[in-house]
Amino acid sequence: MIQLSKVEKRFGSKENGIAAVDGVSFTITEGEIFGIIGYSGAGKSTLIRLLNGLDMPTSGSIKIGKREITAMKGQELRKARQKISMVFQHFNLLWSRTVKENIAFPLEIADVKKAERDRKVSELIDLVGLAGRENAYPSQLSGGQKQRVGIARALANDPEVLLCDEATSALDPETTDSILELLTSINERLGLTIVLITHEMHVIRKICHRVAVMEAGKVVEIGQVLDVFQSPQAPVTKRFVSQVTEPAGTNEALGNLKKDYSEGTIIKLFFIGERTEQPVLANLIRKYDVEVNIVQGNISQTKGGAYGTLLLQLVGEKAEMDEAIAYLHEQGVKTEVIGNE
Ligand SMILES: Nc1ncnc2c1ncn2[C@@H]1O[C@H](COP(=O)(O)OP(=O)(O)OP(=O)(O)O)[C@@H](O)[C@H]1O
Repeated sequence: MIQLSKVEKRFGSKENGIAAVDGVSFTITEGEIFGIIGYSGAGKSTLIRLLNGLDMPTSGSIKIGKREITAMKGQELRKARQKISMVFQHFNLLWSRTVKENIAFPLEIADVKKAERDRKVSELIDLVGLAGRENAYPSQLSGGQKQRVGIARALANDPEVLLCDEATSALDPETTDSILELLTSINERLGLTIVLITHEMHVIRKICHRVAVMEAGKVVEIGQVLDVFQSPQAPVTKRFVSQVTEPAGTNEALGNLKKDYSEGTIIKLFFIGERTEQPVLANLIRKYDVEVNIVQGNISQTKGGAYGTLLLQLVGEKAEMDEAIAYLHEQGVKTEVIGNE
């Protein structure tokens, strides 16, 4: 659906300039929700501007469907861009227009007749859950409602791709979840390909099928969200994953735990998919002469399934504990010894 090949975008001169996007190649499949995550300055905004044809790469190519947008200009590019829609962090609504006039705006630009415009606008208002607010002005709406207008407007021209640029970063956590649910339902109902950029791993965990992690202009890791959560490879990915898998202050808490649980060994278990439901722990306690204390645990849901971590303190003979840990491995549970070996 979307194919990026060796995309590079440089700013400034060849000697002193910077490659904001540095040799990026990957493919996004039709109907997928694809996340691009990176810290500030990683190159996400530059990449999204290249994806919607607002900017052209220094080298490399981007194909959306059959069209190579990086080979287009003028009228042809403007037409192609109507099928690539964008949702913004700060909504970018027209303040002097009502909800329905904002949604109708791209249809007016595309010269759609009034009757068809009205039909389309009321369909979109229903889709995004804004019935009853048609005649309100943006200043009379909550942040979540403003973003619903932004999403409806982005869908007006039946896009092939919806690009979301930090679409929930200005919203509180509850509103963020409701907007993420709306994006998921749009993806499922319309089969629309959604590409979103974010610096929040929570957003990736909740709605993306796959994720690309960017750092210094490069894609350093790419994969199914559940796989990336289960075994992040790059240091930057590990930092992002720990944002959601480890409660705040975990490192500090671990230091204290090692003191509080000075006996035995502290191990961390990683559960994934169906294994989060198997009675692995009960079997461990039954089979081995090891005392097991649960120190901390959590389970989270991704689109591809559940994953979780559990901190245990094991107390017993070393040989028996080694066998217990080997048993966990046999059950497909990854473990990491984190203290008091
Ligand atoms: N027009 C420009 N001229 C010069 N340098 C630029 C330009 N746009 C971006 N850059 C540089 O390219 C790098 C990537 O910036 P970009 O805005 O794409 O990152 P980002 O991941 O979107 O970060 P943020 O979330 O803070 O916007 C940064 O070092 C930035 O300073």
